[in-house]
Amino acid sequence: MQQLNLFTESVPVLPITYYPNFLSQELANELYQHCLKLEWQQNQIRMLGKTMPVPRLECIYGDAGCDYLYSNSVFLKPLTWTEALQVMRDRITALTGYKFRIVIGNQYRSGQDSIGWHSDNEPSMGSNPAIASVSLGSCRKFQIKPRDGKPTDFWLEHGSLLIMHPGCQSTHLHQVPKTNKVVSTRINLTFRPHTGAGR
Ligand SMILES: O=C(O)CCC(=O)C(=O)O
Ligand SMILES: [Fe+2]
Repeated sequence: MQQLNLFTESVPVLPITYYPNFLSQELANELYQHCLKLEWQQNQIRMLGKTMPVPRLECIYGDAGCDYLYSNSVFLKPLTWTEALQVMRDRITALTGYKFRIVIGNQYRSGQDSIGWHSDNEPSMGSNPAIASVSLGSCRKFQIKPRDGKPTDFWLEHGSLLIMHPGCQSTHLHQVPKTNKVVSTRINLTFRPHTGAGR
């Protein structure tokens, strides 16, 4: 008898979960205002023998000793958790079961601020980290693709949560590309694990 196989050509599942309404609009607005007052700085990155400013502002909060080095050139030393960031961390852990020791903030001041294709595989996070990403403010396009595949686009909304599950960083790359559309500030918080063993 002829069989219709529904599975062979099905779309591969991405190793992420998206919660568009993780925070109420009221809570998202409050957290956005809190985050605007965090200690933002524009770091310098060394790439292909050149030093250039990172195309966004960054901040880091977390447990003492959980220093973070990425791209072999940007060194981030965590400030003590604020209460609001700690509450958020605990809420995400209650929802997902994943534990976090640091949060890195990105502030995209305009459409010209961005983060290029990368995976977050710094050894200080241990192997196969789960990363939780909260978006606040303007909506920006987030793209994710298998290392040798085509990108899928998501629009990360104010108050949303995106979880990148363990394994995602080894199989997939992601980015927030520049855009010529007029967009105002977006803040993104990525909650991450840390082995606590220096960088
Ligand atoms: O802004 C975002 O949504 C992604 C940020 C990100 O990929 C990172 O900080 O590693
Ligand atoms: Fe990332």
